[in-house]
Amino acid sequence: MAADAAGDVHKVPFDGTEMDERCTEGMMKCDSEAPLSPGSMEPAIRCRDVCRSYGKLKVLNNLNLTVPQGHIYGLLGPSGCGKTTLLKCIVGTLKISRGHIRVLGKPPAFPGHGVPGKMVGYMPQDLALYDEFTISDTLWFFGRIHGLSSKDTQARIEFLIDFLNLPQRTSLVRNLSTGHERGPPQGVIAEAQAACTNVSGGQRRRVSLSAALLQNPQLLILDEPTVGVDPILRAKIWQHLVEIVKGGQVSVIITTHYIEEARQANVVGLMRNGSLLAEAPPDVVMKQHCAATLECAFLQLCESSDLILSKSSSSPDGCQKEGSQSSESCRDESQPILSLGSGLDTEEPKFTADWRVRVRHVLPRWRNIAALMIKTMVRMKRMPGFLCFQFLLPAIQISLMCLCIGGDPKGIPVAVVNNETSESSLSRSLLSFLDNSSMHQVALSHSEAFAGIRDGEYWGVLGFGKNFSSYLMKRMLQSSVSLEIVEGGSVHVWQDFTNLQIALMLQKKLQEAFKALVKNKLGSMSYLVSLPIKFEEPIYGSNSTDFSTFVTPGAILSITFYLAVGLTALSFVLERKEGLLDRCWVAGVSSLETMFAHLFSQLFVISVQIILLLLFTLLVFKIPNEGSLFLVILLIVLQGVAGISFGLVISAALDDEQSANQAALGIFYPNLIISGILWPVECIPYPLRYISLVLPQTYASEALRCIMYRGWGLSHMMVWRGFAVTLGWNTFFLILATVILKLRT
Ligand SMILES: Nc1ncnc2c1ncn2[C@@H]1O[C@H](COP(=O)(O)OP(=O)(O)OP(=O)(O)O)[C@@H](O)[C@H]1O
Repeated sequence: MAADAAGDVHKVPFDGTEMDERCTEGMMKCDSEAPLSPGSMEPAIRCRDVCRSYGKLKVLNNLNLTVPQGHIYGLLGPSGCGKTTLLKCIVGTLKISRGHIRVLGKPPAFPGHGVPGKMVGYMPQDLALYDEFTISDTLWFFGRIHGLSSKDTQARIEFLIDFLNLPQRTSLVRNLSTGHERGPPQGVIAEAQAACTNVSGGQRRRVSLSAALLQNPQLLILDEPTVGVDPILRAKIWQHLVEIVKGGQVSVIITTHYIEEARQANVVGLMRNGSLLAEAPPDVVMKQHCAATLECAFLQLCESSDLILSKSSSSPDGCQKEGSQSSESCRDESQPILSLGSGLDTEEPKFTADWRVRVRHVLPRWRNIAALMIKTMVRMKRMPGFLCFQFLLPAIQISLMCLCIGGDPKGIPVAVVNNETSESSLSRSLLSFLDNSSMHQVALSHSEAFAGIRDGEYWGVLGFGKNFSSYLMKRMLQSSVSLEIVEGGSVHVWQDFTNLQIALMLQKKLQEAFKALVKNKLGSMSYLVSLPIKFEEPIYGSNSTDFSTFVTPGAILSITFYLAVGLTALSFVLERKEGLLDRCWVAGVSSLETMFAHLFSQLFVISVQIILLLLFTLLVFKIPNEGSLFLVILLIVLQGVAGISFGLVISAALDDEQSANQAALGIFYPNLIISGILWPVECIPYPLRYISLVLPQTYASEALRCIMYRGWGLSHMMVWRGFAVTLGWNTFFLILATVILKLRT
């Protein structure tokens, strides 16, 4: 309430008469065609009782502001008073908590309205440029979004490069100077020096400004366009703004830290603590406060506002006033408050849009999707090393997996205690049939062998009694033998079972060696010593199947999924942080279009990845595929899309890289473990298994195994179920990401 009161008291009168006066006084070049009575037509921007908070921090406080058509409006105020927040509310990237905003006749983002879109040129404070772009790429990108023809874009680029004194169009944005973002040379001497030495800092800022000017918009919203720009160029920019508003068709709202340069504006709004203290032509503000400069007038306004608030008196000092009158005596308090947009209390009209317009508003436009896809491709092209790495990464990962997982251990040291001495003994024959690439046999005495295994030198001890050969022959050939013969005719094995894979391998190799020995000694009679269980040829797969056969399909899917997550999880996070997401949105790009563009461009990347991945898996590592290659590719691509969509959800929901990385990594292991990729789902206890079954990769891995190893098609439930679950997750992730992005933009 107090702030309102303060705002009301200091709003100074402004009408056509005063504007005429300004023109004759020559304070600025004033166009005779410019509408002189702003209250008589729909203003370019009209804010009424606008409130906006960040949590508990109230930034905009019942703010009223009117930017007349065809005028330059200088929005001035100390750092943190809410200027940028107000501009974001005007362009629609921030929602207001209360009040009304009309931009070019309608609320921002109203269906069918050109704001956001081509009608508005927005230069955000944080520049919002793609570092990997050249100046030319940047302008072509915005040209495509605004639907400019190649000829028009080319012509505008020529003009803007020349007008804004930009470096070569092929210069990369990341190599351009940022200039002194805050605290540029102030004062006549510093400015003159800067001009003499031709300081042309702020090249990025100028590129950002050129992007806002590109399509000749009806409304320009410029957040500190002249910071870090040399004084000559600053004057040129202001001159250009004055020129473009001359026809009365273009309006400009501009914030600046150089309060004095705002004297060239038609109207200034002096903002403090989230509301306007005054809104009038600069000379009127100065005159009313008998101040020689706009800065002094602003200082007095602030002090008066504080006075009213605190109801205490203090006199401003340090600021020279015109004549000897005090500001209080000079200002005519009887004057009515300024109402640039007359009718502060007029009721807001209800805006409605035809359903066709609404549908068109929601439907994605191919033009924008294409522009965003070209943008992503250009950025990729500028990072060829990174792109090659991206392409090769899945192939490298699957190669490592095939090389390192599932194979037999090699060179495992095993102690052999052989009490048989004869060269022709069966123990020696048996040992000769052992796979010597897997096991390294070390002949030792009984005590040495046991000391070694206890010290961790050996993974097992193989013991043969001194009558092993004769007892074994008796065991094999006689139908009834004593326990002593059975014991003496057995290989005694002591194992270190702390590594299950090595322990099982040792057992398997011994059994294989024994089978080979029997076959060698008994030939066709070997069936006499076989187990009473006979394993026939497998229906699917082969007897030589190892662990990697089980893991590979799941690994292919999870590699594709997580690399896709990695590709997209940071995309919005970084773009949002740099203001690029907002800038594109103000240029007219919708959340859905952003989503599709990311999806399609990353699809290209994962397609190359999948081709390389399959080449390595099927041709180099000879993993069998009994089924349709088309189904295999389709399922992998769909899993890639699920990864992209999930990455988009993360990047839409989270604000910083660390959180996004944590989310992507945090989900990696739990998903890998309970999706049945490393170990069968059947081992997972209930109720965790129910969770496992609904995860994106559980049924999909099973489906891929069925296609690759059983040769099944879509008619099998286990196959189509994998596709159905993947498609379900894709749809869910995409909708979720679009909704989050829409809510947060
Ligand atoms: N996203 C945000 N979350 C929380 N607080 C914010 C956010 N953005 C801005 N603020 C706070 O809102 C206030 C107004 O910020 P704003 O950027 O609008 O001010 P400004 O007048 O544009 O300042 P400057 O000229 O320095 O940019 C500041 O106190 C700022 O810290």
